[in-house]
Amino acid sequence: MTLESVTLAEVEASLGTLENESLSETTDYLEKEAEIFAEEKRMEMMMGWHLKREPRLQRSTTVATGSIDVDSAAAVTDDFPASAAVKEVLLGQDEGAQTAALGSEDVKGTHTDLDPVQRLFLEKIKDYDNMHRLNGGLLETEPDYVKYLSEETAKLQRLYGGGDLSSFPEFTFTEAVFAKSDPPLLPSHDFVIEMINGLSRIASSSAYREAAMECRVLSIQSHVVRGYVGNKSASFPLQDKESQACQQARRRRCEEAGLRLAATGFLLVTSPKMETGSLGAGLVLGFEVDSINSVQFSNHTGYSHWKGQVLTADELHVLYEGIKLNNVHQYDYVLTGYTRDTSFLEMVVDIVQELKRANPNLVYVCDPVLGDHGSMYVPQNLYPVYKNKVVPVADIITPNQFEAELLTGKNISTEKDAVEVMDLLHAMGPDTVVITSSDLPSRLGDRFLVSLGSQRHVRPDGSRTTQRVRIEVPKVDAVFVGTGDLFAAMLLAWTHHYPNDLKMACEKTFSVMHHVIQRTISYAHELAGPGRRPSPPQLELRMVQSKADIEDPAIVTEATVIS
Ligand SMILES: Nc1ncnc2c1ncn2[C@@H]1O[C@H](COP(=O)(O)OP(=O)(O)O)[C@@H](O)[C@H]1O
Ligand SMILES: Cc1ncc(COP(=O)(O)O)c(CN)c1O
Repeated sequence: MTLESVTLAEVEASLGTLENESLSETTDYLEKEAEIFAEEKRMEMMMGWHLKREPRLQRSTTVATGSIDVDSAAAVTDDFPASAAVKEVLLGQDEGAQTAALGSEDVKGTHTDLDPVQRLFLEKIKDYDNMHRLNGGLLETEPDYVKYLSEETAKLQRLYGGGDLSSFPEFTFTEAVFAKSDPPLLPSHDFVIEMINGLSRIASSSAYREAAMECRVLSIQSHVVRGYVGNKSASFPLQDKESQACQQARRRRCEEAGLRLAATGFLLVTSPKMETGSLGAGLVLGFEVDSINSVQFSNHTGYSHWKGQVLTADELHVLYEGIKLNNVHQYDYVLTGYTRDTSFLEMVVDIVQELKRANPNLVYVCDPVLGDHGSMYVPQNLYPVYKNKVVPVADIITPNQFEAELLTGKNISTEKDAVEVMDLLHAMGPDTVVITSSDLPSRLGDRFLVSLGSQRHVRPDGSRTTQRVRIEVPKVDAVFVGTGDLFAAMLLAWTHHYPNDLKMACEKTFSVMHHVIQRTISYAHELAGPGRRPSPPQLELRMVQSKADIEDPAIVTEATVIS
């Protein structure tokens, strides 16, 4: 059957056979017929505008209630060059006009520019509308639908306080009357002007742009399926904690710039009358951590078994190239830890140098993992790479005593030795050095672990100053793995927060370590049972459970400034 072979009379004749059938069957039939027409016309004309649009017209005209889907009708007039008659019928000024148009014999009699299918639909709409009015309600509806409709109507009435949901509501606006003694509820004109001017100043100020910017870390470390070392140990605390620490640091900077960030996340101009709240959900300021997994192991190497893959230097380069090609290689920090391969480490150095050229303020935080307590646990050939290439480009390093001694060639037997070693390390490059653990005796007794830190600053006049601190924390009789990685990540975070206050940064960092370790050991003892030493899986750091302590550590140890 082709369109040309169907006359209006034929369509009407076929409709006649349906007169006694139910309305829904008729509608189904019409839809099918129209689909057949549309498909055939499309096949024949390929690009014909009106049949291409017919399915839309069908949808808007098969509404059982007899009303017009105004959105569809509007769409028809937007991009459907329908005849004037269709537009007139579908877009009457109001419901009454629509009904009148639909009920008018003109539709059938005078608008000869309608094609047969359009005319057929318009007539059916007219019929439905008449029947709808005569019937006083829905036509041929299923009981389920009536029930659903009445439930939905009741629900809306409950929600909106009853009333007639089928008519447009009336609004009455009454002028608010303020008693003279009432406190002003609205900001004054001057205040609003000040606020608008202030907002535009804020939007263009570097403080605002800085506050809105993210802080991005590239962390090149191990990944383990089970447990917490490397990236598993560093990423979560950095992302989590910094959402607070960064907020505070940046809020302080914004406040210095004369701005206030109110609790709602709205930016408001500083006003002496206005209270400031904590920075709310308006700006998200957590560290973004981009992780490159130097290895992917089943678990850390302290377990009886471990399996996995090692990323080669070339593979590292490929990943970095991908980042670079997209021009998203702008980083504020690079964080690295345990590595066993010299060419991989050399590639890290190349990447750090390139990233530093892109951002001269980039801070490289490096844990020079070489060994502990007199023995190396990485291949010997890594040592010259750390000493000659890695440490010189690092800004913050976190060696243990053994590593610090190895890198400088000087033993530490006293606190004075430790200070000299840290000075030697400064001379190699890094401005911040923390010796994470040492065998030095603590004044608090032999159950305390002594750590030392040193930070160099350049004064505004160009001269140098160095702050040195000693920290003593309770020693726990167990071997934890992943603590070095967590430590480096936390030092990164807290030095970011307190860039010129190593004492404070250390107190926060060591306090986080204390809380995580205490939680881990109590849980491990519980798992192991009385009198039994916890196993490596039982000693996995209780990282997620320590979220609150990581975010806002209660200070448990005070750092002593030693010079
Ligand atoms: N047995 C422990 N008792 C108390 N604190 C510990 C213990 N082991 C690690 N830590 C904490 O973790 C930090 C990092 O230590 P560690 O893992 O030994 O570093 P690294 O891996 O660099 O040698 C220490 O400074 C300390 O705060
Ligand atoms: C795979 C892996 N990554 C990283 C580390 C480093 O752990 P830590 O933070 O305790 O130095 C280890 C410990 N050997 C490890 O096995």
